[in-house]
Amino acid sequence: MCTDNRKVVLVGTGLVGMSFAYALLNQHACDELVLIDINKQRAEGEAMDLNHGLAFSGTNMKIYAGDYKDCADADIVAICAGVAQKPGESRMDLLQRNTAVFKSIVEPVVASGFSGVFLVATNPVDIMSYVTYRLSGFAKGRIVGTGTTLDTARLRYLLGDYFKVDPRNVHAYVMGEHGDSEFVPWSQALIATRPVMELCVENHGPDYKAGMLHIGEEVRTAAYRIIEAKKATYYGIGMAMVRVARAILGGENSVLTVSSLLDDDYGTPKVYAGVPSIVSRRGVSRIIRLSLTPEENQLMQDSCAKLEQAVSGLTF
Ligand SMILES: NC(=O)C1=CN([C@@H]2O[C@H](COP(=O)(O)OP(=O)(O)OC[C@H]3O[C@@H](n4cnc5c(N)ncnc54)[C@H](O)[C@@H]3O)[C@@H](O)[C@H]2O)C=CC1
Ligand SMILES: CC(=O)C(=O)O
Repeated sequence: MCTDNRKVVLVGTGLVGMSFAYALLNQHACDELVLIDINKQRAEGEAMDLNHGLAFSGTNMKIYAGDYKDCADADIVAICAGVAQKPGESRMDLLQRNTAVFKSIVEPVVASGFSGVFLVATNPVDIMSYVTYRLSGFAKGRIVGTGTTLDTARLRYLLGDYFKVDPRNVHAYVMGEHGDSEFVPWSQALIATRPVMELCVENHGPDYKAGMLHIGEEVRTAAYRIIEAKKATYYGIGMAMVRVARAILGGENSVLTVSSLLDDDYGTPKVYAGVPSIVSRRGVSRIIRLSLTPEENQLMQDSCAKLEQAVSGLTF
């Protein structure tokens, strides 16, 4: 796919889906956008609303409510459909409900003849990426979960604020499950080309670790605090999704911590998890294996073991 007409189909026009759609429009990131929702009237209303903003956008993007037949010539089918966490719920609590939702979506998308890339955001996103892989029968790289892209953005924002550095010059990742067992491999975190831990020792002496551990915890618990405060999170993930979509549509070979199927890459079970991956036209072309310390490697193993346990309980 990826003809001159960059076409995205969005399934699930709720808060996350429409934040993605709105960011796509404002960044002129595609030429055609199709909206699908189990609530067709909602998708139609959202298409009308976005179309009324076109005159201010400087683009003539084609936006309409459609159905699964429209996936046939799409470059990306983005899935944001399903239920979201309520205050106090973990992402894993959504697993059974969202697996049923995915059966009703992935099958008709595949039946349409879709030959592009699935971009999955629904939680628990690593498991839902695996569910999409199994239901679609597609090659592993053609399913790209948003993984820890949002967590990585949160981390870079907080580190940028802490060190008073533009977050774009912070090279640090969150890895593993997009959820409670995610972790920051601090040994790999850099500002420009200086290790973050070296800078911490310079600035704070023996207490150097405390600030970083606090930031890691802030990242890990950010979603809970936002959901407590405003019921849902959606702008950040909408923009993270556009970043991934641009990498796919533009054939960028960008390194992003999307959820990719691990296959002996870190000696973990075969699960989808957030790892630095090269994202391009056909989805994930390669995983970049980082040199983790033994402690970080253990955190990776633990996170993936948790994902494997959840996957092993699924019936297809
Ligand atoms: N990956 C990430 O970093 C993040 C993921 N999320 C996840 O995104 C998902 C969506 O969240 P929200 O947009 O806030 O929920 P929402 O409730 O606002 O929207 C969900 C939409 O899915 C639709 N839907 C439900 N079943 C469907 C089906 N079978 N076919 C088509 N459409 C269907 C609903 O009608 C609704 O419009 C949740 O699972 C949430 O946890 C949220 C934030 C960040
Ligand atoms: C809800 C969610 O997954 C997040 O904001 O990270």
